[in-house]
Amino acid sequence: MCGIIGIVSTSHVNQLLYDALTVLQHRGQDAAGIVTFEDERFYLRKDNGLVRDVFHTRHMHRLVGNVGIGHVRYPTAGSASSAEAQPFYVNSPYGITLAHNGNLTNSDELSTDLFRTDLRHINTNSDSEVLLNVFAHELQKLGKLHPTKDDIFAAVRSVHERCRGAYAVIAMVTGYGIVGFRDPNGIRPICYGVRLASDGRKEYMIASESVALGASGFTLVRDIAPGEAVYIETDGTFHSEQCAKQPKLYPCIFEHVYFARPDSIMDKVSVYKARLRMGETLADKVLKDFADHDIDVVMPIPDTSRTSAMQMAHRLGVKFREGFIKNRYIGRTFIMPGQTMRKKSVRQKLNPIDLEFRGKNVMLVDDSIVRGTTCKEIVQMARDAGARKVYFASAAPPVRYPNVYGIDMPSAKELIAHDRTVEEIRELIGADWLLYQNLEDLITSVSDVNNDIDGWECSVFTGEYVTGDIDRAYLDRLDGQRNDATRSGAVTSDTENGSIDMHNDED
Ligand SMILES: O=P(O)(O)OC[C@H]1O[C@H](OP(=O)(O)OP(=O)(O)O)[C@H](O)[C@@H]1O
Ligand SMILES: NC(=O)CC[C@H](N)C(=O)O
Ligand SMILES: [Mg+2]
Repeated sequence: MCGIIGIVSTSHVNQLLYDALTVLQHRGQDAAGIVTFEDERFYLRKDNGLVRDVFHTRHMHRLVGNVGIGHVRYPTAGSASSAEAQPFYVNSPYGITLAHNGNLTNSDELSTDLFRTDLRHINTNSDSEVLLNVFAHELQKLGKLHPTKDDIFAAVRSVHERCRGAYAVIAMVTGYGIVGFRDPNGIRPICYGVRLASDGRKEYMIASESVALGASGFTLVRDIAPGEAVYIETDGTFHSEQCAKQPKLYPCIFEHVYFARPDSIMDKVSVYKARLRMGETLADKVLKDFADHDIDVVMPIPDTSRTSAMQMAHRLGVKFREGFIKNRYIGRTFIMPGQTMRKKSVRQKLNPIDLEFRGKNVMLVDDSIVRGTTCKEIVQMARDAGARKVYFASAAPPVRYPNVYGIDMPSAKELIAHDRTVEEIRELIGADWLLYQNLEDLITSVSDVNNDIDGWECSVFTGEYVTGDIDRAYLDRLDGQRNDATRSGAVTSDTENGSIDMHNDED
């Protein structure tokens, strides 16, 4: 679940891009990159690490220009090598750089076609490099020395015809402008905003989440529609066009459960409000199934579940307490690479306040249970802290199926709820009672404001994939390539081996 940013401004964009990427850091902690453009040259800096570690003052000084794009990465394809940090670059036509959030489901086939038919070389295993080359090839085919907006939109139309899966994209066509587009199912989020420069000219920002706009003084205009492309020329001229034949809006519901920041609005739905409603429906489920419950206190598992837990407590009329304190210097554990690192980080990240547990029946609330890494540790910590009974509630239904659209859950076997009943999961995590949100209730929580939403991409709960191209063979292949065991034997970091890349800049 990466974060992407693009800006067309009337002054240098380096600091704006940097600031916006820090606001989107929760979407990807593994790598970061920025590319800017000035005087027929682009300037690129990307590497593994957090935004604050990748960009030093000496890099920022060299990222000159009024137009640029940026990316924070959470790998869901290829490897974690810094050579796959984004934006990616291709020199022909015009010089194009691209930042992608999502996952292509026909990347292997496209890669073969690009090599055999389009005569293009792909240098990494990243699906995003494939996507860039498809876009570049389709633009090149038009054979124009100076591409018009119609050429840009024609290329996006062809991308939609060739690419499958999830993609929210921002590309920079060197010397011309930036283009943002979204797959025809609108699985991944992308929106744009505007602000006025001191001389009255319009400046634009395209971003994964609206929170990045607000933090930089841009006002949200709207989401980019599924299949739509927006093209902003370097002088600030704005164009948009629908480029898909039959667009439908099926946004990823997991953005609202976990990924997005609560202060974002996605497809007109407030993430914060959605999480409040998830807490209400969870409380209603408690009251319906166990009206005479003996919960003394409701506690969130920081951070993401706080909003739902607070509202659940409120609805139940039970005390809300922060029993676990989060070490603010440890990142999100779920998006860390490798199970060993995730497991170790839960204990480093969360520490119990024993007094809040002693002799109490505690209801611990998390936004979701995926591999079960967090809840297993937390239930034990609550018991060690002296809780009498430990109940556990998940604001999302059981996660039973892999994700193929940009969330790194490639292997069903690694999911604690896969092929298990709720009772079996309860036993495994050691809770006295385990409560999951119903899928209908989750959908109701996110649904009540936008009638344009045709449905939700809920495959991790249902095993139904909205792009219609996912079969057993695909899932088996994905599992084989990306499960934890396979990856723990692979090179996941460049620190030992050193990074070899085409665009290595000096550090
Ligand atoms: O069952 P698991 O595999 O452990 O995954 C689920 C947990 O991971 C996430 O937390 P994370 O620490 O990533 O981020 P947060 O601080 O935003 O809650 C999520 O909020 C759950 O707590
Ligand atoms: N999480 C994402 O959106 C990842 C984008 C792309 N598939 C990558 O692995 O770099
Ligand atoms: Mg969490």
